Amino acid sequence: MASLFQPLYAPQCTRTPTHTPPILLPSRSPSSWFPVTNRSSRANIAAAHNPIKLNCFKTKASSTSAANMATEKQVQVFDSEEALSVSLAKYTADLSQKFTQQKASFTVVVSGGSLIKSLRKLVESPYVDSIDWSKWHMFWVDERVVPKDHPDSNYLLAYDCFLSKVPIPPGNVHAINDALSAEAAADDYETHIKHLVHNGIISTSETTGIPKFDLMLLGMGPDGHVASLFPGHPLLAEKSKWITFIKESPKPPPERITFTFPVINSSANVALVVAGAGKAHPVHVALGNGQEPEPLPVQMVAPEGQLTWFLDKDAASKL
Ligand SMILES: O=C(O)[C@H](O)[C@@H](O)[C@H](O)[C@H](O)COP(=O)(O)O
Repeated sequence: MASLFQPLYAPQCTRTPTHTPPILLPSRSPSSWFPVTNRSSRANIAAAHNPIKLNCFKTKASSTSAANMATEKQVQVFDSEEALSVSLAKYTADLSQKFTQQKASFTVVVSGGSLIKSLRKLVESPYVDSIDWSKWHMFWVDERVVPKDHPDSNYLLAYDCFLSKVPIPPGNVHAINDALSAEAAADDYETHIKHLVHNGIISTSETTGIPKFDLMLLGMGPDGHVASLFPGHPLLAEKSKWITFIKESPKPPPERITFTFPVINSSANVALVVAGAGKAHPVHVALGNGQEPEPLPVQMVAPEGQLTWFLDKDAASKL
């Protein structure tokens, strides 16, 4: 059977910015979602130069969420991945400004995969010079258990396309210890995060006491996985650990560490960044009336704060 997972693209981190405003769609929990028909969806996409701005509203998190909190959701659809990346840079820079004005740190968690390529505009003018990088603290929502110089390393990908281009202090880049086994690396990363909570670098949720990262930038796989939390896997139900490990990931390489849903869903802001027709089905399940026998991991993303979907028109093509 052909794998759902394509080999990682060769990173291309520099392109010319363009400006195409997004279409904003309201989003609701799966139970109350009013489906967007193909016809209206195509009409909306065709109107991308005159964005339709609909209200964001508070909605109950999906019943599959560990946290039964109100999640504010917004769905933005762009004409192209290029336009998506321009908007993602502005969104991230705006949050950076907000949090760095309020406190001494801005805690940002990234996934691997194509998300890193979609962050390329953030390391260009005007943001590269205007962001207060000294307060940034970078984390990985999941990491492959390989040496940091291995082509599969999420750290290496982020370093090549992002970290090497911005002056984040090296001590603020919180990668896993790649000398450890998967299990030990997960424990070690959780211990490290506990220290940063204790030191006040990472905030905590007032309701759960769990780390509350300021921003999580997540990709989604074609099977609807997020982080290294895969459909049907027992780790979806993990409640006590903040960070855990998997040794049989269906997406290679098999050994990984991953944040769990309690931590993902304590976040102040989560961006789900999804491009390409290969991801239209899980997007349809999460935001439209597509069906799967079991909730997909992406449907379990329901942060305490705000959830923003960044979709290109191919990923949104079934809405
Ligand atoms: O290490 C990883 O494999 C990633 O963190 C993973 O969760 C990724 O974000 C999705 O698989 C989407 O990847 P693509 O955007 O490349 O499809």
